[in-house]
Amino acid sequence: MKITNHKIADLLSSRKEEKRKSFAVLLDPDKVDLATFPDFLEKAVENEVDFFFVGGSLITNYAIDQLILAIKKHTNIPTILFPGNGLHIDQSADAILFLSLISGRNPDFLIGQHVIAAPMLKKSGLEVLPTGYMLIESGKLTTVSYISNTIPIPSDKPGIAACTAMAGELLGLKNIFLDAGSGAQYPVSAEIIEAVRASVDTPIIVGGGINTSEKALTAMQAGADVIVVGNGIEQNQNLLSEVAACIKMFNLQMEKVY
Ligand SMILES: CC(C)=CCC/C(C)=C/CC/C(C)=C/CC/C(C)=C/COP(=O)(O)OP(=O)(O)O
Ligand SMILES: O=P(O)(O)OC[C@@H](O)CO
Ligand SMILES: [Mg+2]
Repeated sequence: MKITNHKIADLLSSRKEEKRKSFAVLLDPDKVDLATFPDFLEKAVENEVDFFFVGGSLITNYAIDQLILAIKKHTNIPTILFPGNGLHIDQSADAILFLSLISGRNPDFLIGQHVIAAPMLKKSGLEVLPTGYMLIESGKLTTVSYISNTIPIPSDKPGIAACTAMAGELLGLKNIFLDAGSGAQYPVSAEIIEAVRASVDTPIIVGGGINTSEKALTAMQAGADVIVVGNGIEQNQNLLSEVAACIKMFNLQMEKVY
């Protein structure tokens, strides 16, 4: 059995303590064009992207390994699997978000996939990041809600979100991921993020529908530790540098305050 390290977990918790925010770019293996990918990676390095999240609810083009190979060739940015199911595990990544979909009541996404994946993960050497994954209602039916067959938490019920996150933390989950779902009509609200921030001590990852730097700023001010952007950058590559600049500015201001 391979011994795994805690490099990324330690990074996430120390940054949370220091109130330093991180930027994660979601790469959908079905949408990345490997021919132009090196240019994109160069831009990610220039803009000091902290993490790549690699995954999707449904992946049809099984090229995760090629994607990770290209990332490793051109950058040192840690690559974290963001799997939709156990078929999306690739040992060449640095870590995996071991998501339990705690906002839903589908046993397969709460524990079923995990039982199947566990022996492979133990052998893989991947750093495992136990994460409570919470879907928040976002104005439209998202792929992840449909595929996982779970209903999201109502967006006007911060109390439900807070209790769900507390339960996840008490169960031993080390991160909470608040996701409005990819391409969400509106992102997770400040009210929901604040309620969760006030209820748990874990790092909070926030994604879904963050397609402007203002939305990233709102999430950070509410207590998000990691900002995830996928669709917004697929549609407009300039968003990468805009969000990166916004996060950098936020972190610089924090340094002055503390
Ligand atoms: C235990 C293992 C290895 C897997 C289970 C993992 C769980 C519980 C996943 C939760 C549900 C799920 C399907 C998450 C996938 C989230 C994800 C990577 C979303 C990215 O966006 P898409 O939902 O693919 O949206 P698009 O339609 O825009 O591509
Ligand atoms: O694609 P977007 O809407 O940025 O969402 C990112 C991610 O949090 C989805 O699971
Ligand atoms: Mg996808």
